[in-house]
Amino acid sequence: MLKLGCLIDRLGSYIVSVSCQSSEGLNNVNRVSSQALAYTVRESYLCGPVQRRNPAGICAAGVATYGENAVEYESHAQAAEDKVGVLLLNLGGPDTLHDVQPFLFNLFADPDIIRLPRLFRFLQWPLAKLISVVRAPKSKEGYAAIGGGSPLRKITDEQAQALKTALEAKNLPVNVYVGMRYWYPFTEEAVQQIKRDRITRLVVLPLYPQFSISTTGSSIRVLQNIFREDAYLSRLPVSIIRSWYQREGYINSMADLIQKELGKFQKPEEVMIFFSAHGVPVSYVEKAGDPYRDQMEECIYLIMQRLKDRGINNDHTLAYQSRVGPVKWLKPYTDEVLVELGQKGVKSLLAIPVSFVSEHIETLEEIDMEYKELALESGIENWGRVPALNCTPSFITDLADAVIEALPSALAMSAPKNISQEDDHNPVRYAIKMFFGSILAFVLFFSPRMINAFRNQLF
Ligand SMILES: C=CC1=C(C)c2cc3[nH]c(cc4nc(cc5[nH]c(cc1n2)c(C)c5CCC(=O)O)C(CCC(=O)O)=C4C)c(C)c3C=C
Ligand SMILES: [Fe+2]
Repeated sequence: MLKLGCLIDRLGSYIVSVSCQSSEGLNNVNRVSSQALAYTVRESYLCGPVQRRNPAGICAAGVATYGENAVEYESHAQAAEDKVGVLLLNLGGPDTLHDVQPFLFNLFADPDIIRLPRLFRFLQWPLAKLISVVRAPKSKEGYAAIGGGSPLRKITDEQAQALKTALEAKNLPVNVYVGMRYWYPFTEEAVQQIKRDRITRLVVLPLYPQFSISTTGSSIRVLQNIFREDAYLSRLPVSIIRSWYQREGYINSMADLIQKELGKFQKPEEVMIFFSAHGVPVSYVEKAGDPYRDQMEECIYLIMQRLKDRGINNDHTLAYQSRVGPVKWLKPYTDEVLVELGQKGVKSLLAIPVSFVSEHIETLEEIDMEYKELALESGIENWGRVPALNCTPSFITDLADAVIEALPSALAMSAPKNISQEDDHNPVRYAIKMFFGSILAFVLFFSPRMINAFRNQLF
């Protein structure tokens, strides 16, 4: 039984780690990244100071102008004919409890979330079905506890509207679209609308400050697949903002929120500032080259520096939450650190969700309910939580600036079809795949350990 357990653990790890090493999975993301980079000229976090020095130097249709604190778009004659679109990419979440299992199916069917080696890729959908069915009851409990569905669609729509208004105030009329990866409105629908609206220049803005293969990478891969199949889209000038955690406006907005919440404690200077980021499997970072952990650490450093500039010198910690399944995730784990801090005598703690800019199940349920309870049980007496940025005006203004800065570098995104992704029609290889795949599926499907790993977060 133990051996079977070990075998299953290894298979579980294999699913993620081998596939992370698989050159296709990795190269696909890197190729996406490098193409996106090539097409967008520079990453968004370079858009600040570098472009500021010479915005007109790379400007095809308009210039971003920079005053003391404001960025405004000055349109040229050609830009006046441009119809600018901004596509906000986000994860999406179930609107009702009924949507939870199909939403989870979409999530686990994503090859950037469960990364199977090529040989076993035909198992992606059956596995997604199995895992989503097994996981659904626990997820439903969580969504039920926050009102029966995810608030993500509503908040993202509000952010889209606020961004449109902020851009209009900066002389840039735009259409803003929302494209979700795993639920409505899907990215595909948003792109169809962009086509119908005959947008002539597009800025893609993922609503994740830090880049991860599993989030921004996955959404960009979907976009690339749609764009290269379509004559109009493949010629559309596009600029992709891959990460933006270094932006002054974002860092300032986070520091503002933290400072405000600290002020609510009786002894603010004694509060432990506790950053809790969504985790990813270790293999993403260590084998597939996901920059997520590095970017997260740098982001925390920048926020803490900004707080220090304001005379706030509290202790701080970074931990990772929300792990799922039978593989190793980035450490330290939020739940374990909370217990340790309580045992060490920390009495006041301010939790800060840092990988996502909207309230969602993992802030409203996991942090506000599960982690709060755990912290109080562990000896922490005073608990606070920084709200997500949502539509905070300074944050939305900064997103508008990011769009304006990225716009001049928009270039066509067309790319050759990725032959390695095409179906394998060789009957012998197919038979081999089926044989080994069936054995693997059998072991996975009937393993209580594997099922438990997905049913509960902890195993
Ligand atoms: C930067 C943010 C996120 C990363 C990185 C990320 C990776 C990741 N997530 C899962 C599995 C699940 N995620 C789920 C919900 C969820 N995930 C994020 C963000 C990141 N995920 C958000 C904002 C949400 C909530 C959406 C909402 O409805 O409010 C879920 C479903 C909820 C649950 O059952 O816990 C799962 C499952 C993996 C496997 C992964 C990296 C590989
Ligand atoms: Fe997630």
